[in-house]
Amino acid sequence: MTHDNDRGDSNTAPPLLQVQGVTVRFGGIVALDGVSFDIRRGEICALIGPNGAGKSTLFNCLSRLYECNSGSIVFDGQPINRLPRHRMAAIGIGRTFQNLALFGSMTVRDNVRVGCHSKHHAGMVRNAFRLPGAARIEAEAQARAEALIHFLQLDAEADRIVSDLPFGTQKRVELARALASEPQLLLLDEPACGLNHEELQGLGDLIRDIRDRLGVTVLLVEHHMGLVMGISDRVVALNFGKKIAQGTPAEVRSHPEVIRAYLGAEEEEGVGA
Ligand SMILES: Nc1ncnc2c1ncn2[C@@H]1O[C@H](COP(=O)(O)OP(=O)(O)OP(=O)(O)O)[C@@H](O)[C@H]1O
Repeated sequence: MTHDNDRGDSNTAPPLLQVQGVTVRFGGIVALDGVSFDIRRGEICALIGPNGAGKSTLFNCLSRLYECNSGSIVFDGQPINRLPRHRMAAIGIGRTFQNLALFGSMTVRDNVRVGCHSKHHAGMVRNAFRLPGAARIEAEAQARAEALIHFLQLDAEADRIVSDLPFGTQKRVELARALASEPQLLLLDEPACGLNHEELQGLGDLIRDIRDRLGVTVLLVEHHMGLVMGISDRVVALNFGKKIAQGTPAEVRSHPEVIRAYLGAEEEEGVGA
């Protein structure tokens, strides 16, 4: 399961993700207005901004749920603007959803196994027709699922039905499922949302482990500023669809436009919470 950690050459390697001048309109609303930024391999990058800033819209463009009106998104050297949505796992982009996207009536293990097959679509076809190689692919998928169940500390829950589990545990199942397709880039949509204090403590370490031990680059949308400032290498701030700042957590936290955006929006968390 261990991936090569490529953080060492992050200064010379081309960015893993290049978002270039992305604009998205919904009727008269400009949800994203010429947004550009890069994500380097091996970094944890956070996308922040007050409600309505455009964070989810950008995430949805990255996972091809929304179309960009203009601009381009290049992943690992390949433009993805025209790729079909179902190809995202295969090219190496995985994601979680704010409201979870699990098969609630299935076990933890089966949910993770489904994730293992989302990358190797051909494996499913091979299995269905019992073509050569099916047994090997299935064995690899099972081994990967077990390793991820262990990594996410879900061993005790592996045979339980997902909908019977607490929300925080379901969030770990969703992470395991997203990692099962062996993404290079993992998009985390508000991973802290709905977690209790104890679960929140572990989440930062877990995201760092995903980057450090699995070599997965992470982009997260998150309102919890304690988490964002604690784990991110870089932060990109949006407001009203425009990028207003990017830099280290310390740079972004003290950026006048960021302070203004959050004070203006009267965010409860504030920028330094
Ligand atoms: N499918 C849609 N149809 C119409 N308008 C949309 C749609 N999706 C987003 N918008 C609008 O685009 C703007 C940006 O919304 P978006 O959800 O991307 O913001 P956000 O930063 O994710 O906010 P939040 O933190 O509240 O989730 C908002 O004005 C929103 O109402």
